[in-house]
Amino acid sequence: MNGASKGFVECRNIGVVFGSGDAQTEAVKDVSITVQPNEFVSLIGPSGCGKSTLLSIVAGFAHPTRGVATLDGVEIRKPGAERGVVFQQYSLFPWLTVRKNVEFGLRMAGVPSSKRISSARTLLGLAGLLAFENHYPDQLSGGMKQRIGIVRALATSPQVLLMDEPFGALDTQTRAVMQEILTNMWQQFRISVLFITHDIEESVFLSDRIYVMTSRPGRIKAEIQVPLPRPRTAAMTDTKEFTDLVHQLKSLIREESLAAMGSELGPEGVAGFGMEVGPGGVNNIL
Ligand SMILES: Nc1ncnc2c1ncn2[C@@H]1O[C@H](COP(=O)(O)OP(=O)(O)OP(=O)(O)O)[C@@H](O)[C@H]1O
Repeated sequence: MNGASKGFVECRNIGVVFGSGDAQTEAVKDVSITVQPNEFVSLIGPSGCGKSTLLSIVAGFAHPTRGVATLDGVEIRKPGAERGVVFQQYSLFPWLTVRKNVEFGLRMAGVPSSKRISSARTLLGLAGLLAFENHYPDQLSGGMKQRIGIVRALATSPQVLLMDEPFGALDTQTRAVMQEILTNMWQQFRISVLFITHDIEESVFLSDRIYVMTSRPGRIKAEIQVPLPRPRTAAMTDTKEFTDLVHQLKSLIREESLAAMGSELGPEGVAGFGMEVGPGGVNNIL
């Protein structure tokens, strides 16, 4: 487990351009975001606005064209054990048992076998999966696989957990349970989380703070603090505070999704949607 002051992520003036010439795509433009130690921050925005690109930069899988990403003041240049990553695809090794999957990062780090086994078993116990330690991934449900993905990312005691739509493939009920499990584990491990989701309720339920991105090239459109107390409970999702916040975020995203469609749709394409096509693209007229 980490000291309280570790895990400060900062992206400063990040710009990302893919390709060159006619095939050039400006994916992200001048984005500055932070995740404080132990903070849970979500990134939301219309499809293609550069959320995964930003997360990949913080993970060290990609490099920005402009700007810099740092962890605790040190520039991020490559992946590292202090940053755990969880994707929507479970990305478990099918030929390894559940416990061996969780042990994998520790093995790479040269941790001796007995220590690896005890760490993996402790984590699997916390996630309610100890009884499945000798099963193989394809013997488990989607929710269980994703719990293992989270446990595996936590095994190397990262300071930051980077999650790209981790519950996107799960059904609604499993997703709700996973959100509670994640919140519990996050509180227990006291790490920073950068979380991508398309589900606005999920972002409000989980986050301390939410960045809303514009349509491509992605910029920061709004930064919203979530004032709901911790621990969060399912009952909170019925409160006015929660639903007002969800409503506010939905209209911000809707504006951006419409802007993103502006160059693709004509007046016929938007007929009946409460929209019109003007010189600057699609406008919401509701
Ligand atoms: N390797 C790449 N080469 C060229 N273009 C890319 C590459 N990766 C991403 N892009 C483009 O950059 C833009 C941002 O992509 P990105 O996947 O980061 O968006 P996103 O917000 O995560 O999208 P979604 O919500 O649909 O997952 C998109 O237009 C995408 O097509």
